[in-house]
Amino acid sequence: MIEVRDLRREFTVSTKVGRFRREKRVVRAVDAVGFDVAAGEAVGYVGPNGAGKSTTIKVLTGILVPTSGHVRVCGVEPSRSRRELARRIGVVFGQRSQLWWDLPLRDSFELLRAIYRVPKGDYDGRLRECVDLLDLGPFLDTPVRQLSLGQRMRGEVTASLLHGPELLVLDEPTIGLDLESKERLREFLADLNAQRGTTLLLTTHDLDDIERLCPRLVVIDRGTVLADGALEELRAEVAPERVLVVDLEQPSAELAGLPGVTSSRVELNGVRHHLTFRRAETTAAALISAVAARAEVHDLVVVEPEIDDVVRRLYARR
Ligand SMILES: Nc1ncnc2c1ncn2[C@@H]1O[C@H](COP(=O)(O)OP(=O)(O)OP(=O)(O)O)[C@@H](O)[C@H]1O
Repeated sequence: MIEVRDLRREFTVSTKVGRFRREKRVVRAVDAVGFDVAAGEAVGYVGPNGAGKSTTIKVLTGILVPTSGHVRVCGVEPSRSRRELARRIGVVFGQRSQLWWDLPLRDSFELLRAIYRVPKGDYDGRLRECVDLLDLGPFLDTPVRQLSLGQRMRGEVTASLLHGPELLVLDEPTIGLDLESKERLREFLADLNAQRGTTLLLTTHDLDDIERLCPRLVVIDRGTVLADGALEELRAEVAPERVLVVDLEQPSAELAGLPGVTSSRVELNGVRHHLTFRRAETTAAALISAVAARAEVHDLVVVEPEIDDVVRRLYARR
């Protein structure tokens, strides 16, 4: 669905030097980026501010021409075939609107139907589904400028799906939304991917979006790919430790000498024990058995490193 090889995109910026002179400087926003996305995948494209995420998305959607490299989306070269691509992909920019500000939401959808020449039956079906799942009914006749951010984003996502795209590219889709709106949108996108098989590529600073939606993560920093893989694999690679938290029936001193445990901490007067262990050296099941052989266990939970921590460690590794 997406093929990117050795992608570079540079910008020439002019900066003031002294009082009268300006100097031209080349900024390489994206440098030798490569990744593939297969049909049906849901991939998170993450990185710190200025990493090159939006530039990549703009190249993939044909808005920017690459300086060099090979890019194919749905089999076409985006910057040369913008129109064809527009009919096959949907794009949502969290900070930019594709809706007509002064028109009711419904009229914006009708205009998009005309632009993309979507057959009436297909359009009606898709719109009905989005209205139901995203609960758009109460504000379909409200001018876009009067919508809340959460309502508008639901409208933006609907607008991007009316022509039935194979791929949906989202740049910061949940930015600025409250928790409930974020969750509603994530659920909708997860269903779209699972039920419809629509491929998703999204950039986000909210790693909960990734946890909820994207089994795979491409991490970019300073224009280059730092890591690409399943979230679980990256977790195991950069965060090799997990924590078993056990509550004992009776308080106990520190449980020393448990195999695979690298450090431990005791809380609640000896009732709660936090046991940090390396996944390469022991399993949670073996450790639980070892604890149970020493004391009566009341409750337990295994804590994985947070995704934020995984991504932070990937940046730090650089
Ligand atoms: N039109 C432009 N002209 C000059 N420099 C640009 C332009 N667009 C992006 N850049 C520069 O390219 C780099 C990458 O920017 P980009 O917007 O792709 O990053 P990003 O990962 O999307 O960041 P953020 O998370 O802050 O949106 C930055 O150094 C940015 O200043």
